[in-house]
Amino acid sequence: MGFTLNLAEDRTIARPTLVPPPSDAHKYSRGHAMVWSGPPLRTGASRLAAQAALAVGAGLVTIIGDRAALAEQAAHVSAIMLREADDKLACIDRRVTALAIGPGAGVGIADIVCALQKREIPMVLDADAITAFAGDPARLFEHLCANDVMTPHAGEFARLFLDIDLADRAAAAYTAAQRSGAVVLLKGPHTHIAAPDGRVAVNRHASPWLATAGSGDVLTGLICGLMAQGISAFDAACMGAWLHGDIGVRAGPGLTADKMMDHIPLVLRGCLHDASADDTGPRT
Ligand SMILES: NC(=O)C1=CN([C@@H]2O[C@H](COP(=O)(O)OP(=O)(O)OC[C@H]3O[C@@H](n4cnc5c(N)ncnc54)[C@H](OP(=O)(O)O)[C@@H]3O)[C@@H](O)[C@H]2O)[C@@H](O)CC1
Ligand SMILES: Nc1ncnc2c1ncn2[C@@H]1O[C@H](COP(=O)(O)OP(=O)(O)O)[C@@H](O)[C@H]1O
Repeated sequence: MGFTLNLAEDRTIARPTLVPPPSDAHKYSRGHAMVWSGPPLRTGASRLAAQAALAVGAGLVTIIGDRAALAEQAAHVSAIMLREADDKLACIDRRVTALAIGPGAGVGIADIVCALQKREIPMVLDADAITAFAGDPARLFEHLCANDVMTPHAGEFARLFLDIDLADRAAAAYTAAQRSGAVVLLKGPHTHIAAPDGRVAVNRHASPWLATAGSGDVLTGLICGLMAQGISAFDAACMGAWLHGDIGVRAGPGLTADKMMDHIPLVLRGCLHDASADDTGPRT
């Protein structure tokens, strides 16, 4: 819906194509993304993800968490909704179309990740949602499917896939996707994405200015926001990586994760099907 993935013959991700929402669109037709909040004093990373999910076009975004965390979130967000998590996770209704968990969540999150997986909503797992399974990756893999995306940096990757050599990152992502049953996006200067069905792609459109705290949390939100709009896990991961890279290319010096949101409208405008007239950005 809206975005189309463009891949070169060598599997390098190119600028996605964006078609505007139909004239009869409403917020629910654009998808509802949910992001799991970190605890008090660690809410920033999840907020970055939620802001990116909204900016990339999810019609609604809700942050879920405990009351104290939400009180902190409320001091920072307006368009993003807040909902208290309950024991049975009834706060996640059937209109939720994608979930993101991990940024700032804390490594005691394993039980919640497993409970969320049972809801069969496409999920993005990042940061602590990966590290939480360092001692028992099989427990995580048992719950994952091809509609889910994991977004490890090299350190997180090594915690789940101790025996996989990172010297060949495309092969590493491929093996990890085969083993886990989920889409694996291995972050780095070049980002490699692999699906359990054997598809692989690489994003080379990026900039070292992206190496800043919270940048990966923004990527998580972009992917979740795309998945919320009905885009498949592999396509959303590929397109999210390119859009994230384009923010880095356009923004350059002084880029911080907070400021990444300000660049998203221009990045999207550059992807519009008929954007050639007002797009001055690079076409990698
Ligand atoms: N604004 C906020 O609130 C922010 C909150 N954040 C939240 O903080 C939490 C911890 O997340 P984290 O990623 O900072 O720490 P952690 O899980 O310990 O892993 C780091 C260790 O892994 C290794 N490593 C190897 N390769 C690596 C690589 N390419 N990139 C990075 N690391 C690499 C390296 O180990 P070394 O090789 O040095 O032994 C390194 O010491 C998490 O919840 C996250 O969401 C952050 O998102 C920032 C913004
Ligand atoms: N040298 C680099 N060149 C291009 N992109 C980079 C570089 N270093 C990091 N990135 C990107 O920045 C993001 C960093 O994510 P991550 O390590 O999870 O940071 P954080 O946990 O602080 O959000 C990833 O998307 C990664 O691909």
